[in-house]
Amino acid sequence: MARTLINIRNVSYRYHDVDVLKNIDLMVKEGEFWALIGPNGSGKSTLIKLLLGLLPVQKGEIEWFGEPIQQLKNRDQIGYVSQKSNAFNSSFPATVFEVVRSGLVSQKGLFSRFTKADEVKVHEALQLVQMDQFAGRSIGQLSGGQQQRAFIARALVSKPSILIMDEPTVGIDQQNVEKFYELLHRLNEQQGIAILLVTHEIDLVTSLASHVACLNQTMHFHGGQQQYEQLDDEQYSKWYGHPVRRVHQKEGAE
Ligand SMILES: Nc1ncnc2c1ncn2[C@@H]1O[C@H](COP(=O)(O)OP(=O)(O)OP(=O)(O)O)[C@@H](O)[C@H]1O
Repeated sequence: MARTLINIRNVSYRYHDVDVLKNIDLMVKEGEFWALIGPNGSGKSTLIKLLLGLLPVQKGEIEWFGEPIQQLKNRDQIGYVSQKSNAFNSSFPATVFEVVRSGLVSQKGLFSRFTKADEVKVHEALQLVQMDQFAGRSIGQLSGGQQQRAFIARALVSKPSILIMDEPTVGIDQQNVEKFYELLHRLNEQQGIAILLVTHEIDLVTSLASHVACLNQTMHFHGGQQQYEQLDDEQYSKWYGHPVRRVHQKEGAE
């Protein structure tokens, strides 16, 4: 049976006196590809910050790999790529190789020397995202989409079980957005890496994801992609907070 990576139980969160998340449940298992979707301000980033331990759990429980998040030791198992990863100044003094290798620092400790084996890991990670030919290039001189791939490689270098991404395609053009999602799909299918992706590109991603979570302060729906496709306009509108009429794939094809 697939191992449970994340188990969120009855989690609520408030900033000052404003409720942002209420009674959230979500379970993510090995190898699953989750799209976390919701309107602006629905609490997606807050949930991700709670999962990454960047915000304290105020109410409810979050478990990683079967242990309470407060006792999480093996952070290398969690790869994280933030929204702003691809916003490097062109004079930033690091090569793609160095940026990816820095993903090994938490595993090795700040003052350890890098070994030949580490070098191999960096090239393997770069190959996974088809960026090995850019290893020697300065990170600031790559396009936004290429930088984003380099940051995925950085997250992959410690061989995590899951990649968490908060709107990773901001600032990337449409053609490259599609290629980016193809890459995630391939990492998920071929490498078995679980993915939890916050996105506004709902149609594109929900067709690739195996599971979908619809958040708007509460979790309106979480489940398999096929069940998600069955949600009717009324359920969808209730979640989004205003009337929505979805164009179903079959209708669009006519
Ligand atoms: N540090 C903070 N202090 C106070 N309120 C905050 C803070 N961060 C976020 N919020 C509020 O919490 C709510 C949820 O924000 P969050 O960023 O989690 O939503 P989101 O779904 O990720 O939004 P978006 O899609 O616009 O990025 C919003 O109303 C936001 O204004």
